[in-house]
Amino acid sequence: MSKPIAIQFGAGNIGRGFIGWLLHESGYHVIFSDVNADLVDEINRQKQYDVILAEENQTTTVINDISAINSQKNPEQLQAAIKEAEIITTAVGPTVLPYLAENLAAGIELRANEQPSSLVIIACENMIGGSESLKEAVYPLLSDKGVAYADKYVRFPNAAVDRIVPDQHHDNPLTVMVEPFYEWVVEKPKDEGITIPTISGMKLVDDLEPYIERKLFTVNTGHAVTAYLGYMKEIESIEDAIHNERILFAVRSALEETGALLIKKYQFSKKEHEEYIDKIINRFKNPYISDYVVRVGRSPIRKIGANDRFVMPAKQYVEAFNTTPKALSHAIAAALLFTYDGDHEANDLQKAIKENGLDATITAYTGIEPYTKLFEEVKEAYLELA
Ligand SMILES: NC(=O)c1ccc[n+]([C@@H]2O[C@H](COP(=O)([O-])OP(=O)(O)OC[C@H]3O[C@@H](n4cnc5c(N)ncnc54)[C@H](O)[C@@H]3O)[C@@H](O)[C@H]2O)c1
Ligand SMILES: O=P(O)(O)OC[C@@H](O)[C@@H](O)[C@H](O)[C@H](O)CO
Repeated sequence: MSKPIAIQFGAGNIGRGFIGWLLHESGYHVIFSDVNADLVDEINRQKQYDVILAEENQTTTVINDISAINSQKNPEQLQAAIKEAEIITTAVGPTVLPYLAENLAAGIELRANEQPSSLVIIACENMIGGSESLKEAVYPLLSDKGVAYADKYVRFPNAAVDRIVPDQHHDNPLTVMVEPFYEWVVEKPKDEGITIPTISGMKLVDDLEPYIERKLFTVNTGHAVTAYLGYMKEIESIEDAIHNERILFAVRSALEETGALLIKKYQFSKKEHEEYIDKIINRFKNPYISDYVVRVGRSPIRKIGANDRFVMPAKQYVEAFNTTPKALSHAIAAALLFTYDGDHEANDLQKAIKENGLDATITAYTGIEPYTKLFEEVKEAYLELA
């Protein structure tokens, strides 16, 4: 009997190094869909790749029984695969996510005619409500028949994914080195009708919110503070940056603020949350991983957005404690000072500051209202750091 089909949109670091790996381990034939023609051709040529654990033993797993489709060149082939798939996952980046909607909608229309079986679509991106936002992009493209089908058979459960997979180069371009730690948490659909297929390593929960906020406001907040302060000090790697005492202090201070908020909001145990923070800081120190501040700091406009790792906890902190979070304000200011010209969002942000001024840029990109204490704190921190 042939294997069930899983489609992974994005054959990049997380696509190959984490989600594709777990789907393969769970018995799927994994079809990667990507727009990078070289990557797609290489997957179809080699039909396998190695995942290496970044630890002393460098344990290697071979991921085989895979193929790839170039979604730009062969959309019809992709839509036909969507018709057959049991599970679809994505790891393309939050800003790319809406561009997947057209092929997904066309594939769902094909299923509506011939495939009365359930389909689960999970966005594995660093964002709150990722799968839900993909659903919102797909539904307007569906016919009435497609909507009726999707309501009955298709679910878009939100997810939180955690595994550090840096940008890297190997002799074999498909090889990917990943940290040993991983966590994939998915919210169970509320209705009984559709169950999520069993995927090894995937944890199903009734309410994702505490998990995604704990992950985004700890791993990603801490990571981004390390990256932006490291960049300002001309330090290249995350490992070197986190070994800088001042940066470590700034990271811990920011995580104490997000931690205080999370503990209050979700009644986490203080001791367990402190252990979680320590574990994460140790992950940044992993000597077997070479991760760079410019990768971790990528897309600063996204990262200073109202629903992301700095501003969302900062605003909630103000509400919860009626005082401004100083370390998070510094972090937002450091992100505003990320001048790396290899990142188009960094370029756009610098252009906005130059052309529209600091005040207008803070409000436009963070949504923080002028004349609030948080706004003043961010501005003051920026002027201090600049
Ligand atoms: N790398 C990590 O440590 C890590 C960990 C957890 C979550 N994430 C999240 O996973 C997502 C992907 O990150 P990454 O590090 O793997 O990035 P990446 O750049 O390595 O991979 C993204 C892949 O998506 C492909 N892509 C771009 N547009 C596409 C499209 N329209 N259709 C199909 N594929 C397309 C790119 O060609 C690339 O291969 C992001 O949301 C990121 O926040 C990353
Ligand atoms: O992927 P981003 O750009 O949202 O954030 C950069 C890193 O913090 C991120 O990729 C982490 O490595 C990852 O989230 C760890 O699980």
